[in-house]
Amino acid sequence: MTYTLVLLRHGESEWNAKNLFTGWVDVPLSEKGRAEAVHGGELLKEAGVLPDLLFTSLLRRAIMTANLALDAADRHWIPVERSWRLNERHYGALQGKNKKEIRDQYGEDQFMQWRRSYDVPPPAIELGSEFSQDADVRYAGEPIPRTECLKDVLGRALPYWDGTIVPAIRTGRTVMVAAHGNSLRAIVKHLDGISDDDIAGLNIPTGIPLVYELDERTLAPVKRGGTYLDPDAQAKIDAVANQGR
Ligand SMILES: O=C(O)[C@@H](CO)OP(=O)(O)O
Repeated sequence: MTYTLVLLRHGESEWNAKNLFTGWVDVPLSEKGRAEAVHGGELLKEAGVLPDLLFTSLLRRAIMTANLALDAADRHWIPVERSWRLNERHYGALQGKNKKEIRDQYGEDQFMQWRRSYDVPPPAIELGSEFSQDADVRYAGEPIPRTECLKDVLGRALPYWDGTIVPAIRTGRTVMVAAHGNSLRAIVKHLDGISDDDIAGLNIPTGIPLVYELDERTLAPVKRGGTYLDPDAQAKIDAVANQGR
């Protein structure tokens, strides 16, 4: 027997469309992003992959994507749990900055190191600045970061994965996790056993359900990398990889 897990990155956000580093800034979906979310739900329905339980971050782009997708799949009624531990990676002082401008200013190597290296975080955000979340009530009392690299994301997402999501998967229910490019990259790194170097090359497209069948005993993926429910996923993966150009 296997367990079924669905990973869903939010649809395009208004800041994805403007090519801005987003991180923990709580921006809405764009019109295109809302359509992607609905299409993602239709793909789930067509494939007969029907989530029983939902986990999301605390950011509206993931929450709205899940709502729209589940509504399209007639699964709008399933229970949901949310955690900041599934939030996008905190992009530090880069939050709100244009990706192309940062690349032009600092050069390709520094840009890619900040964007995709495993363990080099961008400079920390200044507390109280426009795109800082230090005064946001939803994080009150939580040990929230001022910047994060992917290693930091794994460090805060893994306790939630192991302590909350894995026990839910083990009940045999189909679990859906609606989250973000980098929080999902962290989960996929863990699931697929991707090395610290190779994870730089992994990009996750917006709004396309990624379905994993997991071995009942070990929770190892039956197929490494899982299966995207959209045959055009590769073009969207390439578009994420090429942001900032
Ligand atoms: O800006 C961000 O928060 C993320 C996801 O949109 O961007 P990137 O793919 O560059 O890590």
